[in-house]
Amino acid sequence: MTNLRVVINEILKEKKDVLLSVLFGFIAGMAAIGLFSASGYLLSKAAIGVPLTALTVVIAIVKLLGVTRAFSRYGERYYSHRASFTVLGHIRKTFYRRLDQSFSTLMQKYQSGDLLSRMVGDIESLQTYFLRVLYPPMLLFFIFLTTIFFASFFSFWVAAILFIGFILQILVLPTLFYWWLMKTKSTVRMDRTTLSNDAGEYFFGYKELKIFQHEKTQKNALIKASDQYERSSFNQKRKERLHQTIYTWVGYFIIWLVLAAGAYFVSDGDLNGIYLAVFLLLSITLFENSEVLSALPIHLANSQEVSERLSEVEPTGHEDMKTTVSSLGSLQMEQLTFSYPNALSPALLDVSFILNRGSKTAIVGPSGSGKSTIIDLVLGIESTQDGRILWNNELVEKLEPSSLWKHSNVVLQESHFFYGTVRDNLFADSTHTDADMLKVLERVNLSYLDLDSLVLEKGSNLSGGEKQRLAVARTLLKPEAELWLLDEPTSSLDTKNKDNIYRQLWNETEDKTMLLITHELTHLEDMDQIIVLQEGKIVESGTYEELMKRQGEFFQMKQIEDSVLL
Ligand SMILES: Nc1ncnc2c1ncn2[C@@H]1O[C@H](COP(=O)(O)OP(=O)(O)OP(=O)(O)O)[C@@H](O)[C@H]1O
Repeated sequence: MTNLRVVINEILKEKKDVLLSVLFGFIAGMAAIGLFSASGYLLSKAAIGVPLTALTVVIAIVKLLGVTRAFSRYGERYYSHRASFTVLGHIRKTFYRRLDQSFSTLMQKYQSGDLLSRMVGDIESLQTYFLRVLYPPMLLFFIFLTTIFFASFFSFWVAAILFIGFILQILVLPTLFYWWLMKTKSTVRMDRTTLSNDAGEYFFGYKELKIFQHEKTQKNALIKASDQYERSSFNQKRKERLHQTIYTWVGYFIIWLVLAAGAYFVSDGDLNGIYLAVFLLLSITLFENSEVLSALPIHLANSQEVSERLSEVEPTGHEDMKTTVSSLGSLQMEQLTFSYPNALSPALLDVSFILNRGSKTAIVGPSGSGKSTIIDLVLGIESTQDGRILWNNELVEKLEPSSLWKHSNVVLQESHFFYGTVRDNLFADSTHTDADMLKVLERVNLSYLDLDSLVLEKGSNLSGGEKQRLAVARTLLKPEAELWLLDEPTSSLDTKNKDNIYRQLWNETEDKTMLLITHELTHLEDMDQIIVLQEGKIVESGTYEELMKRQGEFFQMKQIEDSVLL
């Protein structure tokens, strides 16, 4: 339950709407019970031939209760839904803020399809927590007790039967069903997640699956996931229906008991016969009202499961202290050791280096040596574990990430492209004109693209090299960035395009700090320092000349590369 504390705290912030909805709900509920009780009284009186004139006051009361019920029901709906949606808005904000901070950790833990369905489905389902879990029992508690109190003036035993019904329907049955639900925990949500992941894998990887003749295997996995989802949904529905049936039958049984006890007391002369119809209609209205509680355990179990999952998106704990940077200055990396979750060995081990303001650094090394991990840490996307990263002597964790990114220009190893136009994918801002955009396209040799040309999802209608050049074009639109982080920006380009891109980048970053990650050893002669990384450790560093003179790792890598290129 503690995981629902965040939701409850948000609900408490809307105290006024919550209280007003309970008040209006209570008035509406009591008006309905009064309306039907008064109708029962009227029917009984009319049946024994009381003249209509003697019933004028009761008729007026029935009309008044009808109107009161309609208005208060409106008030209840208005305030309860307002509270619910406001709370949902707060929860969304809290969750998305946390998600923003722990996104990369979560992406490692879950597949993207899972994360997406979590984000949308989990938050949306919390909107029912107030409306279906907290509010109905609170309201029915007051309605039941008031009705029982009222009934006790006419018959102690009828009031006692209603009290037993109250205990059964508000406490015993929901608790028992909740316990049963938790014991046989539903796997519907997990099965739906598996199905959505399998479907995503099948559709996105369709080409490879066909070529490598693995389509059938993936298709079978998809069918299996679909069957499993269907089975668990069916079982869940069956459980829910069984509980709802038991719940309704218990309600009818209590109504029947009230009728039987009433009839017995009337025949015994302990109760005026006029009140039999009153009790009957009163209990029917009361137990029909409580029907809403039959689904409470399902909503409670669901909210609890969802809040547990959402609580995995924990805040980092630094958000209140974050400072905004107005300038990046120099970067210091001190004895950094970093491991990905569940990794057998660290991605980085005791890595230290300095990026002076305006300097050019290249990090080279074989695949998997930890080069890209450095970018994620420098940008605050991954959190440091052992060691420190300091921007102008300020710990990276204490800096507002968006202000770091504002001053940076990044070409990731695999840039993402969205469904839209070339213009959309350039991420231009309001200060950029079409001419500016066309100019950067020309600089990266993409002048044959129109700004309104369509880019498909993930840039699937662009070649690997075109995607890289478009990613570089994005950075050229932001020449003021102080830090340029370039992760293999030319790995898919031919020599001519490669030379051009390096020239453009060098021109643009003359007085800027540049960190180039590459496993190609060309264009490195003018670098201020070259860091050689192997298995997460710095094995060598220095200028191009120094490293070549030393004839160590870098020299050997260069020899191999040259011999391959010859
Ligand atoms: N999200 C992740 N989860 C777990 N391990 C990861 C993750 N990303 C990278 N790794 C591991 O961390 C190590 C360093 O990865 P990194 O991407 O930094 O290497 P790299 O030098 O950039 O490689 P490449 O040149 O192939 O891009 C590798 O062993 C890799 O398998």
